[in-house]
Amino acid sequence: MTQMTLDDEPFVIGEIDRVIFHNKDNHFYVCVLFIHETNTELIDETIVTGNFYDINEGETYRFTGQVTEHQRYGKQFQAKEFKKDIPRSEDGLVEYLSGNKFVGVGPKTAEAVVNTLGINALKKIAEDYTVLHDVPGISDSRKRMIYRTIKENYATEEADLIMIELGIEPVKRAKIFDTYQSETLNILTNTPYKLVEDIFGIGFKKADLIALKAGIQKNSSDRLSAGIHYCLERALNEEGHTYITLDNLITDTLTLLNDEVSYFDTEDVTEQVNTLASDDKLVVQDDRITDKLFYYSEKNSANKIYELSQVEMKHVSTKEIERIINRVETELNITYNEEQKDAITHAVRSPLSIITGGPGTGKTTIVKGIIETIRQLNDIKPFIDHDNSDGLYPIQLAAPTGRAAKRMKETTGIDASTIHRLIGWGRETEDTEIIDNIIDTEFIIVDEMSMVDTWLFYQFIKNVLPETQIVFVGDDAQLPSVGPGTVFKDLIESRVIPVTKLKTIYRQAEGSSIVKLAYEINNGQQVNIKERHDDRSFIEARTDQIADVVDIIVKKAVERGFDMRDVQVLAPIYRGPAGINALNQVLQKVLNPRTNEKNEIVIGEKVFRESDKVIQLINRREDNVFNGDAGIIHSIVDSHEGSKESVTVDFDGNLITYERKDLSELAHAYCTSIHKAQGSEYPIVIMPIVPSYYHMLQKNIIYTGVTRAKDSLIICGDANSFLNGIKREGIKRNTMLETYLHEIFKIYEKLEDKDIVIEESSNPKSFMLTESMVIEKRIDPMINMNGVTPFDFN
Ligand SMILES: Nc1ncnc2c1ncn2[C@@H]1O[C@H](COP(=O)(O)OP(=O)(O)OP(=O)(O)O)[C@@H](O)[C@H]1O
Repeated sequence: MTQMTLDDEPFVIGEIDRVIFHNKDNHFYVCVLFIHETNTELIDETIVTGNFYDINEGETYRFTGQVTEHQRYGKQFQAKEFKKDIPRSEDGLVEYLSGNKFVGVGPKTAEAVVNTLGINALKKIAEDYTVLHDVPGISDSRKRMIYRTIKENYATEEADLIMIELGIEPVKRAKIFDTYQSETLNILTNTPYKLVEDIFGIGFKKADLIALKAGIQKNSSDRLSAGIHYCLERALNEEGHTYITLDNLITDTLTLLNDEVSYFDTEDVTEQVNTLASDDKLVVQDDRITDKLFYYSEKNSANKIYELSQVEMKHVSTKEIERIINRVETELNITYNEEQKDAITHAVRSPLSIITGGPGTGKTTIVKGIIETIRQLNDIKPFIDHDNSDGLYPIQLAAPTGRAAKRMKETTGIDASTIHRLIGWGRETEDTEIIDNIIDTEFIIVDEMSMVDTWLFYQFIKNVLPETQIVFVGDDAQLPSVGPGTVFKDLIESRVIPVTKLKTIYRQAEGSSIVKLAYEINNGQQVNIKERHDDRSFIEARTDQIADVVDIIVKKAVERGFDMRDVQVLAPIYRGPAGINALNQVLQKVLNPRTNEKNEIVIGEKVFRESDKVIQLINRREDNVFNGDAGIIHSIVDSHEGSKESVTVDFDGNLITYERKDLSELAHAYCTSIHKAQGSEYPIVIMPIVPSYYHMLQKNIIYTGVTRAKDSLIICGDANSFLNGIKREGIKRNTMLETYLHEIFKIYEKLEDKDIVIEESSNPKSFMLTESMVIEKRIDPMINMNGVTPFDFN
C-alpha cells in the first residue's frame, strides 16, 4: 500500500494576477494565478477558488487542494488551504518591503533594511522596533510605519499559523479574524475559551487545544468555567434535558478536564458553579443546574398554563354539546366514537385541552369536528365565507413545521400557520430574544405538539391572550422535539389539563399493516418483521449491500411512475456505507443524474444539481422556510456569467434564492434522518436498519420512521437489529415543566385534602384530578425537597 506524503498533496505556488470574484461574507474567492511552481498538471496560469482570508493581488501564495474540472472553464485549482509565501531570498524581501503594503517605502529604503538586518529582517523588526535605528537614512515616522505593518502582518500570520496547525478550516479562520480583527493573536494566546462563546462551530475541545498550545495552565479557572458550560450545554442541546443534576455535572466536567493528572476535584467544580451562579451565568435550583433561558421558559410556561386554565368559561350543557356534535356528524358524514366525542367536548368546554393518539386514531377527523362545533356554538362564519384579509379569523390553526401547517390547512380548509409565523419570530430575531407579539384570536389548535420544544412553547404560550382557548394535538409516542424538553409529555403527565388518549385505530381497520406494525412497536408486542403484506415488506441485506438494495428499489419505483417526491429513504445516521450521506449520493445518481443541461455547484464534498431534491437544515423564518422543509432545486446561476453564484429552490411554489455562503443551510433530501422527517408523511418509505446504526436504534426513532409511511413501507437490512431496537427505550430527558405545573396547581394540597373533582364536571375550571390519578399517586420526588443542599445560595 502506498501512503501519500505531504509533498504528494497537490499544490500550486504563484502570484495572484487578479481577483475575479470575492464574497465578503464568507471570503470565497475566485482568482487568476500566475504559476511559479506546482506538482500538478497545470501550467503557466490557472483559476484558483477557495475561502481565503485576505488575499492580495500581486502577492505570492502557496495553495494546497486539488485540480478540478469545471464544466465550462476546464481545469482549475480548488484550494483547501493557502499560505502566504514569505519572501525567502534577499531580492524577494526587498520586493516585499517596497510593495504597496509599505506606503512610501521604495526599493532603496527596502534594500537598506535588508542589507542591515539580513534575511530575518521581518522577524527581528516584529520582535524589537529599535533594530530599525541601525538602518541608515529612514525617518522615524517611516520606521514606525514599517514596524506597524510588519507587526500587524506578523500577528495575522502567527495567528493563522496556530489555527492551521490545529486544523481549523479557512472559513472558520476567516470568521475568527473578522470577529477579533487585530486582537486575534492576543485572544488566541491569552483567552482562547472566549472562542467557544463567540464563534459558532468552535467547541470546547478546539478551544482547549488552542489554550494548551498557548501555554495556558490546565488548572486555570477559565478552563474550569468553559468546561462546566460545555457540559451543561451538551446536556441541554445534545441530550435534550432542560437541566443537569449537580452530581452529573461534576462527573462530566471532571471527566472532560482531568486526564492522568487531576487538575480539579468535586469541590473546585462545586465552587465554580457557585461563582457562575452568583455572576448570573447559570441557575441553580436545589441540586439542578440549568441556564436562565430554560429555567424561565419552564417556570413561566407553567405559570401561564395555570393562568389560562383559571379563565371562567361560558357554561355549555352536555345536552347542547351532544346536539351540536350530532349535527356535525351528519354534516361531515361520520359517527364519532365515545373517546372522540370526549375530545371534542373537552376542547369546547375547557380553556385548555389535549388530544393524543397514534396514527389513524382520527386526530384530523376530530380537529374538523372541533372546528365545526366551535363554529356553530359561537356563531362563527365558515372560513370560506369569512373575509380573512386581516388574518383575524377567530379560529387559528398552528403547527411547529411548515409541512404540518400545510397539511392542517389542506384537511380543514382553514388557514394554518407555523407557530413561528404566528408569533412573528422572524429571521432577524435573536436566538435568545423573548418575543412580545400577542396572538389575537379566540381559539387555537396546535398540531404535532410532540415536536414543540421548551423554548418555542414558552415563546408561543406567553403570547396567548388569557381568554384564548387552546387544543394541543399530537402523538406522544413519537420522538421528542429536536430542541430541549418533552413539553407535550410533560403537559399530558402533569394531568392539570384534560387529556383524551385515543385508543381506537381506524386506519388499521382499513387494512393498513403499517399502522398495525406501529402499534405493535409502541405497545411492546411481538413483531413479525419478515411477514409480507401488500403495503409493507422486509428485504434482508448486509450493511455493504444497503446502497445497492436502495438503488434497486428506487429504480423500480421510478419505472412504475413514482417521482422523487413520493419516495423517501429514512436513516438514523449520517456516516458510513449505509449512512444518509452515502445513500444520498447513490440516490442522486438514480433520481437526478448529471447531464449537460443541468447546472451544478460544488460545496465541499456535495454537488448540488438543478432538479435535486434538497432539505432546509435551519429555520429561515423570513422566507417561511423551516428546518426539515424539502424542495427541488429550480435553477443554479454561475458566477462566471457575471452575476453572483446562486441557487434557487422551489419549496412547493415558494421560490427561495440562496447565495453560495448560505448553501450550508441545504442538504440533499433523497435520504434524510428520521428526526428531520418528523411531521411529514410520504407515499413510499424505505428504511434501512443495520447493526452499525446500533446506538440510534430505539423504539421511538423506529416508530417515528414507520409512521411516516402512508401507502408503502420497505424495511431493508438486519431483522435482529430491528427487533432489538424496538425493545430499547430512549434516554429519558430531565425536565421541570411537569413539576412546576404541579407546584403552581398545588396538586399536593389537593391530594392531601382529597379534594377530588371528577372529569365530567360541568365547570371545567375546576378540572383537577380524577380518581385514577389519586390511585396512581404519581408523586415527583423532587417536589417538596426544598431542604438543605450546598446550593441554597440563589
Ligand atoms: N369515528 C370514525 N369512524 C369511521 N372512520 C373514522 C373515524 N375516525 C377516523 N376515521 C377514519 O380513520 C382514518 C384516519 O383518521 P385521521 O386521518 O383523522 O387519523 P389521524 O389520527 O389524523 O391519523 P394520522 O396521524 O396518521 O394522519 C381516516 O380515513 C378517517 O376517515
